[in-house]
Amino acid sequence: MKEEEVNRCQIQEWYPKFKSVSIKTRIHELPEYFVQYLLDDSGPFLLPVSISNDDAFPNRIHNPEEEDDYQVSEGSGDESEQPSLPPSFPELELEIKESIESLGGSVFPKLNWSAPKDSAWISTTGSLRCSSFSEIALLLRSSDSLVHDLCHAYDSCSDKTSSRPRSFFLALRKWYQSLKPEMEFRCFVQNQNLVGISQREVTTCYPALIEKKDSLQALIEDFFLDNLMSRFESENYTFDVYVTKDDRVKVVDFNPWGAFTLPLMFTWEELDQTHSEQGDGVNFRVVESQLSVRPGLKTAVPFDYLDTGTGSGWDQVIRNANEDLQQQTRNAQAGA
Ligand SMILES: Nc1ncnc2c1ncn2[C@@H]1O[C@H](COP(=O)(O)OP(=O)(O)OP(=O)(O)O)[C@@H](O)[C@H]1O
Repeated sequence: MKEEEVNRCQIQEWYPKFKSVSIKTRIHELPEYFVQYLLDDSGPFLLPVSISNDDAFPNRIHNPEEEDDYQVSEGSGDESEQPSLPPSFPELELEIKESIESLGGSVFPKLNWSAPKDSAWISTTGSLRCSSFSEIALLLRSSDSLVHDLCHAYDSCSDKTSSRPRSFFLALRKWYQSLKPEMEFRCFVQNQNLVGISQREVTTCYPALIEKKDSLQALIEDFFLDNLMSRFESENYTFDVYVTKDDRVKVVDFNPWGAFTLPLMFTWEELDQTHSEQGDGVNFRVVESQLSVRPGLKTAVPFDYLDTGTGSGWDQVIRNANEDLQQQTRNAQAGA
């Protein structure tokens, strides 16, 4: 895989070209100091100071009586005891607030490639639905799966020159409350031909999906031919779609072929061996019975849950985390 193929799958790259067939989205370039805030795991986790009073997480530092909490007591003489001041990103927050309003008040956030799916549990809604800058900052800061975007996006590239893109972007997508999981599909394109379609949520059998399989396949194939084929520049890639109840197809995401992209109901070995020709027929897989569900294979689960083997990239991340943990334990024992 080449870096340019990975780059094409960044939402700020593909969205402008395909916005008429996608979900309404506003994209913000992130200042580097906000990226550093996301990456910084050295101190306590501090939410940014909010400019907004109606924020879902009103920041306590706005209360003057509590500001004393952040003062260094005079004469302590020990700089290392100084508590960190909460960070503040007023310009970015203002831009984001305007975007949230323009998108109807609730958004789904993601960085260049990934959404913070693994941190949904921490939000008050238990989902990625956000209506304020603080909620977005909390999800992004708490996510381990964004480490992929921030530090490992090019790990599978044969021409890797950097561990990260020059800029990071925050995409805010209009929130859809009632997306039906059975209407989401991952589609596999090899040599610019659609070769496979997989049910996206592979832990459940949906009888209605089995009934509609043929008509759904026709809709997705037509969508690919009319909108994506020869317009998305990679030879090999995947795209995710959502089919609405009035049979419109929306592209939700693009991902590179192979590497970190989950093949869902396929394996990358069998997809690699497809050697398709145009007109060869598309292999459409859905869960045909609840008994055939592959245990442990879930979407919306960080890939590190699934592939932590040697060479996956995550083996090193886990080794580092374990070493940090052991060091912290040794420090704590030494201090006790
Ligand atoms: N605008 C939205 N409103 C509500 N839910 C959404 C929205 N966009 C996406 N989702 C849900 O979140 C899931 C993940 O979205 P998305 O594919 O953009 O994230 P991702 O991190 O790129 O995932 P992956 O790495 O699996 O491609 C989707 O399958 C869909 O169920």
